Amino acid sequence: MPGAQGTVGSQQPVGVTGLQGARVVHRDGTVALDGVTLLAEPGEVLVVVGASGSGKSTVLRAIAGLVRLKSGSVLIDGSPTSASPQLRNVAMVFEDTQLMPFLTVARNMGFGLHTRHTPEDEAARRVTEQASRLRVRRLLHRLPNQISAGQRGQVGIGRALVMSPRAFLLDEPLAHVDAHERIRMRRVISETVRGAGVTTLWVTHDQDEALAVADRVALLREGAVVQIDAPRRMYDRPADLLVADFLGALPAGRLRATLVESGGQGGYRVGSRVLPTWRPLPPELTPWVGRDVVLGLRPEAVQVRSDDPDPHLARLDGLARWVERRGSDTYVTAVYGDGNRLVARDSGRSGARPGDLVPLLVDASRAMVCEPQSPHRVLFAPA
Ligand SMILES: Nc1ncnc2c1ncn2[C@@H]1O[C@H](COP(=O)(O)OP(=O)(O)OP(=O)(O)O)[C@@H](O)[C@H]1O
Repeated sequence: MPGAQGTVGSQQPVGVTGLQGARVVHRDGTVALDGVTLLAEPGEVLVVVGASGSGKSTVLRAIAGLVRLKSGSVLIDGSPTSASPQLRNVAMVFEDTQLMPFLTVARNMGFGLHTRHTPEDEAARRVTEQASRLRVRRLLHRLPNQISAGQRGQVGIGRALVMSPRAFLLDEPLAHVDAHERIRMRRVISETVRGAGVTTLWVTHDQDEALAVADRVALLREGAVVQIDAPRRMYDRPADLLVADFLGALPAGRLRATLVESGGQGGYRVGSRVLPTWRPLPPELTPWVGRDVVLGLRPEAVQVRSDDPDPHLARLDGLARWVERRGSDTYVTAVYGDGNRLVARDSGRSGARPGDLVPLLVDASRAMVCEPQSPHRVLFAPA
């Protein structure tokens, strides 16, 4: 993780890059950003996630100067700027990369360097080097209409990565790359931006990508920042269940429950059953005793009953709705009445099929305890 603001070896002042209190309102009155403060530390990779329409692209476009702020400010390297986009010295990759159709791939990749009067041999060296890393070197002599859409995306990424900008702004850079190639490409991008020490804001829909490349993740919802945290912390301590759903392999299960306490230990009453936690209630939950909560249970806290069940786990039989196999794991989603549902992770042995009554074992000590109303703010998440 990069350090605080300061100076780098070249003695140039460095600082945060992003938006401060930014409000963006479109002509038709749509509020795309509503007081967003999103600042990446020098050299940090800050990944921006959120549902469609939450304002992710608008954040990048505002930093690049392509969208006007109604209020608030853009900071690049710690300095507020309202300069025109060409003068901001940021390199942007759009989801829908446009290349110049009459220039070869090599000329497209080197275009930014050319406009900055980088010496020809230096530009050619950087283009060839980056093309090799992205594995598009054999395409350098072709025209954009002679390569595939995915390859055009790779060239667009290369065009940005050859620059030495003050910030990289990557908007779904891997949207058109197939799943296999995406993992390799995200490593190349991550290594390049980190190697250059350049602050990067990276928008993605892909939670794996976010967790893999981010120093910190920012989650947007309806034009506002819900949470900014290191990936692990955001996964372990989500602000609410919608954040948890976003970062999980599958949405977390939800059980409506009443918080109870007996003999100094906490538990959750679900229907006529009490799921014991086998531990005292944490102080933050004591005001909630006797009140309704929603339990958020990630698949790792729920198992399909095996031959040798753990006696500390509570059994809840439910109707399997979906059974999905992913690698060595099988995920079984079971539904109960009252909108309750559980998702169990099973290490490949489950023969459960949709429609079966499945015995699920719940580790209540791993439940995230949340407010009863959506978005189910998390009151307590076990360590
Ligand atoms: N030109 C426009 N006029 C009016 N509203 C717009 C315009 N462009 C975007 N919006 C709205 O602004 C909001 C934010 O859009 P934005 O493109 O930033 O979302 P996003 O999170 O990047 O979505 P996606 O993941 O689908 O790309 C959305 O409600 C969108 O409908």
